Amino acid sequence: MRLLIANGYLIDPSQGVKAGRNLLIEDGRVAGILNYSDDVPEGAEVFDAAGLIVAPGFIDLHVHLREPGQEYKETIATGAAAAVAGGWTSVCAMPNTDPVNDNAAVTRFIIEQAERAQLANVFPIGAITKGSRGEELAEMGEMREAGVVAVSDDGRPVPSAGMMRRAMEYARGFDLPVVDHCEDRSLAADGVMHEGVWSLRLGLRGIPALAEELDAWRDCALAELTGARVHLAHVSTRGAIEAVRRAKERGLSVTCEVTPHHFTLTDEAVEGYDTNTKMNPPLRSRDHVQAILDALSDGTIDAIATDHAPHHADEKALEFDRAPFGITGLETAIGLAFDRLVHRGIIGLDRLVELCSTNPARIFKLEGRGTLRPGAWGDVTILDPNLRWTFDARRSRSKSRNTPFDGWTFQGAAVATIVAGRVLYTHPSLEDRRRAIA
Ligand SMILES: NC(=O)N[C@@H](CC(=O)O)C(=O)O
Repeated sequence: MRLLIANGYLIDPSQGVKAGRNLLIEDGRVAGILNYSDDVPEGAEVFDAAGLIVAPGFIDLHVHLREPGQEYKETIATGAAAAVAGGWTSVCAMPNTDPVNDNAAVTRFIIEQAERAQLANVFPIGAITKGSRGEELAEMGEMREAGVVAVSDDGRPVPSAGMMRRAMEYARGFDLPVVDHCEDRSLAADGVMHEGVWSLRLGLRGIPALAEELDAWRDCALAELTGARVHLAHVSTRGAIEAVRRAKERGLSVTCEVTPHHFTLTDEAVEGYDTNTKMNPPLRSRDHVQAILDALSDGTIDAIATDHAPHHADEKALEFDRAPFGITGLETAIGLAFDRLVHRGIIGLDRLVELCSTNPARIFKLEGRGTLRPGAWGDVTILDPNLRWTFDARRSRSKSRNTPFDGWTFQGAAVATIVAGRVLYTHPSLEDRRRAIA
């Protein structure tokens, strides 16, 4: 099986490639980077990428696929379909399923379901503590053997510093990164949105920025104490970013991700009490969003991750106070990244690829991903920076529709998604770009 992605502009920060080149994939792996003038290899199918950017496959470090246990919200297959439709060749699945992925049997089940779906690669993340209850460490070694790439109690913080210290020491022994959902629950209490002027005006209980920042500082200090690899999930505040910036200056193994909704929206979006603006961490005030944009541009933020969190329409149709936290994000992330970051001059195209592919692969040590080096997996995301398109949530591949971005128009999109040399998604604008060569 041979696929030649021809006439595109290759951007691969892992090897400093930024040039018009052809990419050859053979039997699922990158076979080489060729010049436009080189002969088309015999028997290759040609994908014409003229005018498009060809990048190593995008990797989302943070999704909730809900299977096992909440298949009415999403399954591994529907989540992986939404992933490829959004330009993601790989997704990393958080363990807050039912049962929680805190043992090898659940890990293996997730991997088997993903293999059956034959869509995006799914890398499971195991729980830090049993049942993510924060009381007793989970069997990280067994889960690692079964295929987890990181550990996290995401959805919940690890409440005590002592437990987090032991978790980091334990995870370090297995070379697993610890991904923390930073939220001091004694401060967040039963808040439902960011604490500030808007929570006051809307009469909703607030979650102070400090709830995230305290845990972020704690985790950075513990990273120094334990030498563990620490990754902060969905950072949303100026203080959390400052903690990461300081940790990096000190040479610690600390990384962080940001979600598209946190770099796009402010807490003002909650004004209409739309429960699709309710997520954890909450949408923050303008000053925090500015800190995120600065950190995206100066390199403090390592990755863009969606925190795709599907919920059923009936659950989101409750009062703001009672609706669950979370929004879907796989199919709108790249549109938002182009529109809000690239076209506004906050990041360049190579930085976009770094944030969505090179760095995620490095942070979770995903072998043969995030690069187009010969021998790497033939996972490719093709981008059209200028395509204008409108997101219609009714046509989403996800089982859920809980997004604040329904009906939004974007400039820029992921227009084709290729996993191990198989073209799994092409935008309708590209349908005539593929031809077989005898
Ligand atoms: N991010 C969210 O708003 N929701 C997540 C869990 C969580 O992190 O609260 C979910 O699983 O629904």
